[in-house]
Amino acid sequence: MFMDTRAAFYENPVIIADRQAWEEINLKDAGTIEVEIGFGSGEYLLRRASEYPDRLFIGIEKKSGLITELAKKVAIHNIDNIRLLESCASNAFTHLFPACSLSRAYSLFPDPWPKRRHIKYRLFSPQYLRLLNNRLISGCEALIVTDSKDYYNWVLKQLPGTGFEVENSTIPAQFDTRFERKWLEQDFRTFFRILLRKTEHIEA
Ligand SMILES: C[S@@+](CC[C@H](N)C(=O)[O-])C[C@H]1O[C@@H](n2cnc3c(N)ncnc32)[C@H](O)[C@@H]1O
Repeated sequence: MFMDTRAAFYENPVIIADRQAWEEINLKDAGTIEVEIGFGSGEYLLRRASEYPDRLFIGIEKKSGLITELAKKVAIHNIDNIRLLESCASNAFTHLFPACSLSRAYSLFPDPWPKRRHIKYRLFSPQYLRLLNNRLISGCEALIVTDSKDYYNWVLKQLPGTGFEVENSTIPAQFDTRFERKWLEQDFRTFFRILLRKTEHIEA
C-alpha cells in the first residue's frame, strides 16, 4: 500500500498517497463504504459513485497508471466520493480497513491466473476470503464476476469455513467494463457471478 511516491500522487486529492491521507478519510464517520478491488479503467466505480453520492467509494488497484487515469476522470466528472489506493488488495485489507467497516466489496473480472503454477497468485483464496469476511459488516455482500469457468469453480471450492452464504449463477454482460467489452468482442456471452453474503463473523 501507498506504493507510489511521485509528487503527482501527493498533490491529487482523489489519490490516497500516504498514511496521513488515509487517516484523513476517517472511516468511522464516513458512513456507507464500498470497495472495488482491481477497478481497471474504473467504469463501474464511476457509475456506482454517481448513483450513490452519499456513499464513499474506495478503489484499490495495483497499477499506478490506472490510478492516475481514473483520478483524471473523477476530476472531469466532478465526483467527490471516490478515493483511490495503489495497493495489492490483500495488503490494503490487512493493514488499512478495520473489522466490520465495509458495506460492499466487488471484483469484476479478477485476474484468473489460469496456469497451474500461477494459482498461488489468485485472489479469493480461503485466507483472503476470511479477511474479506472480517472487514465486511454482518449481512453485507461481496460480488465476484468472472469470464473464467475454471476460476469460478475454484472460488466456489475455497468458500467453506469463510463465513459466507453463496448465491452463484451465470449472467449476461451488464457491467460495461473494459474486460467485459473485451470478452464480448471475442463472442463470450455468458459470465459467472458469485455473490457472497456475510452470515458469520470470522476472526482474521
Ligand atoms: C482483468 S483486470 C479487470 C479490470 C476491471 N475490473 C474490468 O472489469 O475491466 C484485473 C485488474 O485487477 C488488478 N489487480 C490484480 N490483482 C490485484 C490485487 N491483488 N490488488 C489490486 N488490484 C489487482 C489488475 O491490475 C487489473 O487492473
